[in-house]
Amino acid sequence: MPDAQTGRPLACSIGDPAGVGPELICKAWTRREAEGLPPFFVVGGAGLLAQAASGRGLDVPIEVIDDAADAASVFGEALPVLGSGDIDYSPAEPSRGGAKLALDSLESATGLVMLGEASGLVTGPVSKGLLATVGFEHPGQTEFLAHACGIAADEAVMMLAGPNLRTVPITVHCALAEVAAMLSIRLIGRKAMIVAEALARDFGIERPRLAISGLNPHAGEDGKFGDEEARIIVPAIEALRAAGIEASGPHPADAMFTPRARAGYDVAICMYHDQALVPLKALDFDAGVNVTLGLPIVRTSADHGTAFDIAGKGIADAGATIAAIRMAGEMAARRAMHG
Ligand SMILES: NC(=O)C1=CN([C@@H]2O[C@H](COP(=O)(O)OP(=O)(O)OC[C@H]3O[C@@H](n4cnc5c(N)ncnc54)[C@H](O)[C@@H]3O)[C@@H](O)[C@H]2O)C=CC1
Ligand SMILES: NCC(=O)COP(=O)(O)O
Repeated sequence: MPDAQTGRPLACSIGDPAGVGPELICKAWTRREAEGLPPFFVVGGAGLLAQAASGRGLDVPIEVIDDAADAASVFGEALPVLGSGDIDYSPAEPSRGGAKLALDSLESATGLVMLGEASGLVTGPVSKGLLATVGFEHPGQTEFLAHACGIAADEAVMMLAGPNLRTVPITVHCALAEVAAMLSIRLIGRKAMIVAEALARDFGIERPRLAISGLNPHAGEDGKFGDEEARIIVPAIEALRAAGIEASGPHPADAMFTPRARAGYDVAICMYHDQALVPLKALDFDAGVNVTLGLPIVRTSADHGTAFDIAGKGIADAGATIAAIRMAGEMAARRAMHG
C-alpha cells in the first residue's frame, strides 16, 4: 500500500554501483515489513540490484515498472525498479561507467520527485571524486539538489540526524584552510534560520533550541586563539535572537557533545564538516541520516559513503539506509498533512 498520507512512493537513486548502495537498498527492502517502511522504488539498475541481492544471499525479486504510480502495488512482493539503466555489477571496482549510472539515476529520481510522481528522494551513496569525472559540476548532492530546485547552493542546508544528535555544518565540502574565510554573519544566520524553520516544519519541533559552536579552540579564548567568534559568530547569534530564534553560543566545540550538553539543545550548528560529522558518526553511525533542509522537496540519505572497501562482502550495515527511508517517509507524510 502507498504511504497513507501521501499516496505516493519514495524514489531511491541507486548510488555508485561499486559501493554498498545496491546491497543496502536490497537489504532495506527485505526488512520493509519488520521496519514498517513506506513503499519505495529504485531508479535504474534492475540487473545489478538482482546480482547484489543474490551475492548477499538475499531473496529479492526485482520487478521493472514503467510508471512510479505502479511502485506501491508491486512493493509488497518485489523491489520495484524504474528505468533501464544498468551495468555489469562489480562491487568494489569503481568505474566511470558506474559513476555515470549513478548520476543518471540521481538526475532521474530527482526529476520524478520534482514532478510530484514520488513523495521524496532517498539518495544512494556516490563518490564525489568519480562523479566529477563524468561531468558532475557540484561539490555534492546537496548542492546539486539546490541547483535542480532553482535555489542558491547555500539555501540547501545539510543536517545529519541520529537518535542521539542532530548537527549542521555551516561550511561543507571545502578545504579546511578555506573555512574561516567562508564564514560570515549572513551565512551562519541564514543557514541557522533555515534549520529552525525546517525543524518546525518537518520535525514538529515548534521552538527549536540551536546550539552554535565556535570555530577555534575554547571558542577563541577571548580572542587569544582567533577572532572569528567575536567578529562573526557572536553577531550572528545576536541577529538570530533578535529574530526570535532560541540560539546559544558560541560553544567550545570540544565540550558541546557530552550527554549533559546535548540535553540542552535540539541541533548543534557547527562551523565546518568534521566538527559536525565526527560526533554524529561517533554516536550514531548505523542510524545516521543526512537530510537536506530548505528544499521544496524531501531528500534524505544514509550518513555514510560508498564504502568501496567492504562492498560486495555482505557486511555493510543497512541501519542508516533504513533510517533514511523512514525519515523521508515521515517528512513526506508531515508535508502532505501540514503543507
Ligand atoms: N551521501 C553520500 O553520497 C556520501 C558519499 N561519500 C563518498 O564516499 C566515498 C568514500 O568516503 P569515506 O570517507 O571512505 O566514507 P565511507 O562512509 O564510505 O566509509 C568510511 C568507513 O565506514 C565504513 N562504512 C561505511 N558505510 C558502512 C556501512 N553501511 N556498514 C559498515 N561499515 C560502513 C567503511 O567500510 C569505511 O571503513 C567518497 O568518495 C565520498 O565522496 C561520503 C559520505 C557521504
Ligand atoms: N559527508 C557528507 C557528504 O559527503 C554528503 O554529501 P551530499 O552528497 O549529500 O551533499
